[in-house]
Amino acid sequence: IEPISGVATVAAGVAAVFFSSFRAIKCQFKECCTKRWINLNVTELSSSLRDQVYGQHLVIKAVVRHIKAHLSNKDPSKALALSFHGGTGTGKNYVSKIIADHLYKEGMKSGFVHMIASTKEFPHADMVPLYKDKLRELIETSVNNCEKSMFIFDEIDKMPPGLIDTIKPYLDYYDNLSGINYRKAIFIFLSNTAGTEILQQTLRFWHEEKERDTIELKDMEKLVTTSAVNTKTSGFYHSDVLLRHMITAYIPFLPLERKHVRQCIKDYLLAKKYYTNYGDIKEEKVREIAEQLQYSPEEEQLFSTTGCKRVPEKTGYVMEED
Ligand SMILES: Nc1ncnc2c1ncn2[C@@H]1O[C@H](COP(=O)(O)OP(=O)(O)OP(=O)(O)O)[C@@H](O)[C@H]1O
Repeated sequence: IEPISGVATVAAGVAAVFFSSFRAIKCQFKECCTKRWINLNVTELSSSLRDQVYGQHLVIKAVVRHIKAHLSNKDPSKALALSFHGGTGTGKNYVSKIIADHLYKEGMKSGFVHMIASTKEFPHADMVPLYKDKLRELIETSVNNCEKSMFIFDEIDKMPPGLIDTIKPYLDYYDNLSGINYRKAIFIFLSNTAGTEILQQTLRFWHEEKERDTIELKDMEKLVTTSAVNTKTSGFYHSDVLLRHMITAYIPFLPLERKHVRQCIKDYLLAKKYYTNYGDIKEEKVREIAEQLQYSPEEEQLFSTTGCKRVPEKTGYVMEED
């Protein structure tokens, strides 16, 4: 070894050690794509979902299984793509947040978690080419920074047609695209598509006097996929994403019954400190608040038409009266 190149090699080595220790120290305090910041405790995720999400036995089971399978696989064959379907206020956003909170130390605030609200971010159909570039850049930059990135697309059914197809390559079985591996990423699509079909099927079980908990994924899956493809107004309509089976699982959110709404009301009353103990909550108040909501179908009056979504405003209305 010549003296000068020897000195350069040693200097490069010292610099590398310096930068890697600097990075390690920095990552103690600031979010990095490391286990310290991204780490799932499946048992905790499962128990949080069980404790906090009402009336969604299919969701809890499917979500835990898919997330667990995806994360425990060191080399997944494709990105995880979950499609959440159901009526308004049944918990699609809520469950997505619970997943993010358990996987990322920073939860929804993590730099690797992206909530993309279709109607807010892509309002004009004539600007699709620009939106496509924006979306591509967001996904590529995030996954380039961290393979375990998560993208939640709210109201995907309202996305301008064509834009969904931009996401397609990232959901595919490619080893890498331009040197980036997208197969560890998680995509969650939220929509109201198939909400009516899910409600009808749940109602059918009720009429047949079958327990709600006995509804199985297979009782719903066909309804959901058929409706998602056939709803002409939906961004999913005839989209490549669906037809090429890029979605790992379709997850149906059942309509919420009065008893579930009452649980949401109790949670809210405690969260807003109207009561300090669960046992002190007055049932008649809970019932009064629940009665402020509307229920369907017309005849049976079984399911809250807005799920638990309007609980805060109705609770405020009833409780501030006193
Ligand atoms: N199944 C549920 N269990 C417990 N709380 C729920 C449930 N569903 C909804 N909630 C409560 O209602 C709020 C609104 O629900 P959420 O935003 O998840 O509805 P959504 O299904 O995403 O509706 P939309 O289709 O209108 O976007 C949640 O923040 C949560 O507090």
